[in-house]
Amino acid sequence: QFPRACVTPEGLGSAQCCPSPSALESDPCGARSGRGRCVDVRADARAHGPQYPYDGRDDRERWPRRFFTRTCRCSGNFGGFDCGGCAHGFTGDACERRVPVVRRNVMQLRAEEKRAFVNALDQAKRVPHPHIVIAPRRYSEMLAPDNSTTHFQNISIYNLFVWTHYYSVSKTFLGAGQDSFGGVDFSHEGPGFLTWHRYHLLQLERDMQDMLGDPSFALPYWNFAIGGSECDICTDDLMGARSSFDSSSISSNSVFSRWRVICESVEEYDTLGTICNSSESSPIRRNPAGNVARPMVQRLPEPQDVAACLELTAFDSPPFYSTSSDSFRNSIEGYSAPQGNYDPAVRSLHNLAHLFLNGTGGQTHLSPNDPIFVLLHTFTDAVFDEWLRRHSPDASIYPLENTPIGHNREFNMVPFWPPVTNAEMFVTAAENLGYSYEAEWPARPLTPTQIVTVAVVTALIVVAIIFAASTCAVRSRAYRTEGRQPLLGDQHQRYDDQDRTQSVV
Ligand SMILES: O=C(O)c1cc2cc(O)c(O)cc2[nH]1
Ligand SMILES: [Cu+2]
Repeated sequence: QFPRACVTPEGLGSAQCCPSPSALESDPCGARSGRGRCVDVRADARAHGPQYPYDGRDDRERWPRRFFTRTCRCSGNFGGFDCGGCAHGFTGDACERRVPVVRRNVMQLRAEEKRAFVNALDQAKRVPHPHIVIAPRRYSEMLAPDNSTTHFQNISIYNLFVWTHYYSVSKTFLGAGQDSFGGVDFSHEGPGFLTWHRYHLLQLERDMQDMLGDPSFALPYWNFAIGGSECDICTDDLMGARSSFDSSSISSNSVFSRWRVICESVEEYDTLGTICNSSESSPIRRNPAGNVARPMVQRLPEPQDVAACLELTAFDSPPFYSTSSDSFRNSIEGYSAPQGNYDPAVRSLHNLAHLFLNGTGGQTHLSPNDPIFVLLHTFTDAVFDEWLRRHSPDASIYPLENTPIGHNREFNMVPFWPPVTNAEMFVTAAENLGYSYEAEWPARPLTPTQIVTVAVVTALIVVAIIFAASTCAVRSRAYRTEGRQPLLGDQHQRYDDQDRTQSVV
């Protein structure tokens, strides 16, 4: 995905993407007005993990230098591919104003807010992206033979969101007649899973803010950690109810029943070496809790699963992969248990929520075609943000090298533009990215020390009660044999006692 202004034969030939914010004059990156500068693109060259054994076979290696080696770096609060816009969380001509973008629980939106959100998604599905185009061909086939045109296509705002996720998980084409290599994933099964999906959502939210002309527009989230087998957001006023005629389709009362998916022809891409394009094909398939062949994925994650993964102290752990144990990232992604232990049979939290949808949303190359993907990932990002707030990790906690290709700290996340690294997303959202979550979190499980303390205090209270009760019992028994305390209402009795007591005193 690149700006339309950059994918001309000259642009690709020069490998420079430094457009001018104003169409009226040549002012690359708005340098004259101090908005930015055209600089060399720095690409991570550190070692990556053993999962990807090739070198120079995939356009995504050292992203984005296969395509462009110079691009805009914006200063201050300016942003965008030509620095003509603002960084996330800022607005105004000089990007001087902060905008409160608050992501809320979708179930707590008022009816008109739900309707507005559904309509905004449907508009984004139809409106072409104003600046970005996609390449349905690999670099080597991008220029037409006469070098006069290039194979790029317009794409809608929402379908771009689908395409970027597909491009990040697509296989490495090794040539006609050879199987494409599938052991590569630039957005899953590694520490970049959370940072990649965070930017993926940020780009969609920004594109929809621009489309609506509302810089405060926020994506809501779906708390999918509710247990049970009911998809509470699968209603016609939200993401669409189940069709009463076909349990794997969306009700025709929902606009999403009229959506058509992209990136479905994976066999063609893998055999011909082409790339998903913007043509749409079949309806969304969704059958929540309907996968009877996999009982494990017929129930949603539980609230305590979120509480448990938030207690894991290590962000990630070697081999920084889907086999890692005691890794917050591998637990929230869902390849290891919420408590941290890796088990190949486990699917928890984010992965379980995907698989629970049992259709388009559960297939990695297609999943964002189901708009539930947006809400599933804003909640996943909310848990990520809560972990960052509780554990306040230093930037160095994110692995610098030897992670699966695309997941190193300084790797520019594939295929986002302008280039953005995993490190830039490894920060708390409110203070650094201009958005926050309105969320409550399950009570934190007690630490062992706290459990011991509570036990000791409880024991002391019990002992004190027993001691008090026994003292009282002894006293009242002693009285019953020697002295008698007046029972309430027993006046005659009292005079006797008083005489006696006085005489004793
Ligand atoms: O099988 C899984 O664990 C699985 C499916 C799936 C789909 C998807 O879009 C993801 O982002 C992850 C994922 N994991
Ligand atoms: Cu996902």
